[in-house]
This record gives sequence, C-alpha cells and structure tokens, in this order.
Amino acid sequence: MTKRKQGPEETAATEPSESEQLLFGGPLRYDLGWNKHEDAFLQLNLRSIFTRLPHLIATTGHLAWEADKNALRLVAFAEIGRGISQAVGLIAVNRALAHILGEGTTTDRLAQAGPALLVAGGTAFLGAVLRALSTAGTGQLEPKVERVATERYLAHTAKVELEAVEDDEFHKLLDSASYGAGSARRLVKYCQNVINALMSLFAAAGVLAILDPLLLPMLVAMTLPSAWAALSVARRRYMSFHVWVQHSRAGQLISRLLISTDAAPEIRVHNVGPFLLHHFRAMSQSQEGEQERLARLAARTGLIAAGWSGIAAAAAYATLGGLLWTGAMALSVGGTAILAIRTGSSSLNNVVLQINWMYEESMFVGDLHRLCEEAAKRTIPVGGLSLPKEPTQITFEDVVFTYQGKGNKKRALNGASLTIPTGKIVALVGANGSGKSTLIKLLCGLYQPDSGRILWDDTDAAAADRSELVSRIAVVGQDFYRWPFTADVNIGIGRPEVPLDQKRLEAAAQYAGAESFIEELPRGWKTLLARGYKGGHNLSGGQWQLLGLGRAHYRKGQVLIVDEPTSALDAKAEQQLFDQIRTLADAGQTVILITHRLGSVRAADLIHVLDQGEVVETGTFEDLLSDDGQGRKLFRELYRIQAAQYGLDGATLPCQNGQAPSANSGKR
Ligand SMILES: Nc1ncnc2c1ncn2[C@@H]1O[C@H](COP(=O)(O)OP(=O)(O)OP(=O)(O)O)[C@@H](O)[C@H]1O
Repeated sequence: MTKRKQGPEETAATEPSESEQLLFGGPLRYDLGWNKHEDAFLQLNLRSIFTRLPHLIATTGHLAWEADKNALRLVAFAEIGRGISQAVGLIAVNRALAHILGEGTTTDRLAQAGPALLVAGGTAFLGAVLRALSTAGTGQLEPKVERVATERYLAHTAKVELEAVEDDEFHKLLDSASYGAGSARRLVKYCQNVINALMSLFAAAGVLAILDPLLLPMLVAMTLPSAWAALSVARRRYMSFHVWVQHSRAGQLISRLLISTDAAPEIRVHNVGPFLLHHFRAMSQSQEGEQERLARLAARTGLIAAGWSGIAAAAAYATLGGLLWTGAMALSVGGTAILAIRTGSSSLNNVVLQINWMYEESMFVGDLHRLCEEAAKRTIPVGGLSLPKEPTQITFEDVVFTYQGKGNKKRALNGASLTIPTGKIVALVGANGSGKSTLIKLLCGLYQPDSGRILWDDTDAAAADRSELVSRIAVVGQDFYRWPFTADVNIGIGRPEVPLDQKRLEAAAQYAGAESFIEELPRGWKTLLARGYKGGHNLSGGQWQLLGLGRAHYRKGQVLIVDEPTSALDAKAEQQLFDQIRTLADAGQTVILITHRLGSVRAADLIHVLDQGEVVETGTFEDLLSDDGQGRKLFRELYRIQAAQYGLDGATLPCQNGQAPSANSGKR
C-alpha cells in the first residue's frame, strides 16, 4: 500500500507544552505516522465507505443482535416500513401534483388528486407511528449495545498478562477502545438513520429516473462536495483523537487529583491546589488550541464545499430551465422534478452525512476490535502441566529478569538461585531494590523469567497451568489493594469465586487480629470502606494491613507470601502476627516473609539475602550472624547497623519481640 503524505494542516503542533514537559517528562502526543493506522485512514474515502457499508451495517447488526434480538427486530421492521411508506408517500405526492397541474377544471383536478392526497396523508401518519416504534426500539438497544461492547473489551483486558497492562502502547489502545464502546452505541443510531435516508433517497432517485435519467447525475454532482467535506473533517477528527488520546487522559488525571480524597490532605497542607490548577489549565489550553485548529480547517473545508455545491446546483437548475424553455420537458414534469431533486439532494446529503458519522464511529469500534485481538495475543495462557499436589520445595534456578520498558536494561533479577522448602518459614531480606518483590512476582507467575527456571519439585512453573499456580498462592503484597467495598468483601475477595462465608470471614479476621476493629466500625462487617461515598469510612494504614492479611488467610493458599507485613503495625500487632505465622508454619503452611526488620526474621527456618538481583547469602539467623571469617557478611552488616540504632550490640544481643528498626535506614 502506498504511503500517503500528511499535509501540514493534517498534523497537530508537536511541541510539548511546559506542563507536559514538567509533569510527565515529555510530549504525551503520539506521532502517528501513516504506518500504524494507515489502513483505517486510507479507507476513509467515498468509494471505500460505500463498499464497506454492508459490512458496517452487518457488524452493527451483529452487536445489536447479541445485545437484544427483539429490540433489533422491532427497529428493523419500523425502519424498513418507514422507508417504504416514505417512497409510497413521495410517489403519491407526485401523482397528486401531476393531477393538479394537469388539464381540466379546478374541481375535477382536485377530485382526481384526492385519492393520491389521501395516500400521502396515510403514509405520513404511518411514518410517524413507525418512527415512534423505531425510537422506542433504539432506546432499548443503544445502552445494551454499549454494555455488550464494554463487556467485551473489559473481559479481554482482565485476562491479559500484567506486562501488557504496564505497556503504554496497550494502554493507548485501551483508551481508544473505551471510546469505541460509546461509538458502538452511537453506531446503532447512525445505522438506523442511514437505512432510513437510503430508503428516501431510492424513492427520490426512482422518481427522477422515471422523469428524466439525465437528472440523476446532477443530483450526485450537487452532493459530492459536501460528501468530500464531511469525510475530510471526519478524517482529521479521528487522527487528532489518536494523537491526543494520552494527553487528554493526563489532563483528566490532574483534574481527578484535584478532587481525590487520597490526595486531598497533601493538596491542602502543601498548598498543591494552585499548582495543579495551573497545569490543568495549561494542558486544557493545549487541547483547546487543537480544537480551534480543527474548527478552522472544518470552516475552510465547508466553505469550499458550499462553493462547489452552489455551482453544481446552479448548473442543475439551468439545465432544467433549458429543458423547460425548449419544451423538451412539460411544466408539470418540471415541478415534480424540482420537488424530487430537492428531496433527493437532501436525502443524499443526509445519507452521506450519516454514513460518514457511522464510518467515523466504526473506526473507534475498529479500535475496540483491535484491542480485543491484541489482548487475545497477550492473554494469560490457559491449561498446562499440573503442579505436584504436595511439593517438597520450590527452586529458583539461575533466574534472570528485566522489566520491559523503553531503555530499561537493568536486570531486576540477575541469576537468582534459591530453594524454598515447603512447610517452613522462609525469609527474603536485602536492601531496597535488591529484587525481593520481583522474585515474588515471578513466583506468582505475574512475569516469566527471561532465562532460568522456577521449579515446583521437578515441574517447571513456566509450563504449569497458571490458574492452578495462582490457586496455590496467597499474597499480602506491599501494594495490596484497598478495595473500595465493604469490610466483608475486602476479606472475602480473597476467594472471589465462592460466596462469602461469615464463619470463614470471622476466622480470617481473628487470624489477622482485625476482628475487634471490624466490629467497632459503624456498620460492622457491612461498613463501606471508601471515603467520599454515602456511609463511607476509612481505616488506618495498620488496619488496612490487617485486612490484607485476613484476605490472604481467607484465600488459604498452599504458599502464603507476606511482603513487608508489619510496616504499618504497632509492636503488639506485629508480635501477634509473627506468633500467627509460626503457628501456620507449624501446621505445615509454607510462609515466605519479606521484611526489612531483620530482628523479626529470627523465627524463619531459612533466610535468603538478596543483593543486586542475586542471592548472596543463605542460612538460619544464627548462621548469618556468625563470623566465620569467610567473605563479606551482608546480613551481619545490615543487622549491626539496625542494632546500633538501638544502642545494642547487634551480633550478640538478640532483638526483643523480634523488633528492630527498618533496614531502609541502613541502606548501603
Ligand atoms: N514495574 C517495574 N518496572 C520497572 N522496574 C521495576 C519495576 N518494579 C521494580 N523495578 C526495579 O526492579 C528492581 C528490583 O525491585 P524490587 O521491587 O524487586 O526490589 P525490592 O527488593 O522488593 O525493593 P524494596 O525493598 O524497596 O521493596 C529495582 O531496581 C526496581 O527499580
């Protein structure tokens, strides 16, 4: 396919605004080029939109059929009926005109025109009834079609790998696809209008063809300029949308921050409001500039089209005048022809306009389909090997992993090898950024190793059934989610596939030490934990953490992963938690504990120390603290730094209550 050149008026200004530069580190506008969306753009010409029309109608019909078959039947019946009644009405008016302009007395001519006038009146009435039916049917269909389309892309998106969700290109597709769901809804309306306008066009064109076939090309010539104008405007709008889609999301992000309950305290204390408002205005003004540019171009295109349409209309009426002047056409036929030309050209204009809108919307629905295709390619694979029922160990063999991202070359895991014996407490420690959380994400199957293997006994997790793998694991991550739902759902969502079980909820809350504060909430278990909603309530950071723990317990995975479980807990809650973890491990549960509080890993059966994505030390608490004089002792170094902050001799004095200050302070 040949590449089309972009005219200067086709592209937006690409200089990033000061706000884009400052807040987002560079331009948020996409340089589309012509390669990526070339097909969609190049097809935006008259011939292609007419040739693709049946396909468009079929696609819309398919969506509508899926959404509500009966409503679709009603709309189709009403629209086809309306078209037929319009055609019959136009023919009846023509008949009546022919009688009225014909020979004989006025009374005779009126009497002869009477039946035709009655038919015209009847069809007008029928048309009104059918229009009402069609409006009712479309009203039912539109929201359902939007729901079906939205569900389709949401369902696809929910199943993709985490890596896809973090990819900005995929996100851009998501943005336009979410617009596509609204487009699908509008498509129903335009499709209905197109069918209707086509019906009246055929009626008018039929009458003109009977009167004089010469009149048909004139009709087309009068309409072509406005068709061209509508298409040009639509193409620019579509391109502009794609260039600016991330920019508008960023603008919305700033406006949402201004009203967000999470950001509200800092906005007030640090007086961030005017700063955000300034950048919101600057971002909006950049977009207003784009809208002005589009409006200017649309006005210019409209003016040129109106000029050509005027010339074509003058030529058509001059030809008609010539035919009447030379007597080649009777006066009554001329009157009917003028009526039919007016009806026909307005129908044709309408058809072109509606098809154009329909086509424009269909490009966004196309984006929705593209998203579904892309999501299908990036879906979490289904099926695979079964994991051993009671594995004895999980082994990382020389695992290398680098996060995807432009220019990111740093390995988060750089040949990590370690063993996690099941039924034990295994601790992962190391400085910030040493790779602990990444290792856990790979264990959960959220990412796949670039090289190396993760084995459950002898089964490679990469080939295992992913749904089985995640069913074995329960996680309280550092960034566990605070679901904006009720307290019981916040725990029960650990097992979303089964209905809430109050007994089990209470056991999970008791395990996490959360039962007392849940019972004290204004509506107990049914308290909504979302500020800014009616009856919404908020929890402290530590209480949220306990809920997160309860959720992981409710899930009852074979492997329980707790990443920084005590960061927001007071000393008593922390001690309780470690007692609980010990009890679980004694009952055969595997616990993987990530913490910076080195004193609290005393209870672990095995400790792995990570540094720069590698496991550099492994052993028990005592092993790692002992000084056998061999090599560097990272754990011992970190522990001494923490203990020194307490004024203790770290190597000899054990930490009371398993509590020691955070290793963050001892970051190397
Ligand atoms: N989503 C991500 N995209 C790109 N890089 C990431 C991402 N998450 C982590 N990293 C990088 O990977 C490396 C390891 O990070 P990781 O979160 O695993 O460390 P950690 O040991 O858990 O740190 P902390 O103790 O601070 O939680 C770091 O260099 C970090 O910047």
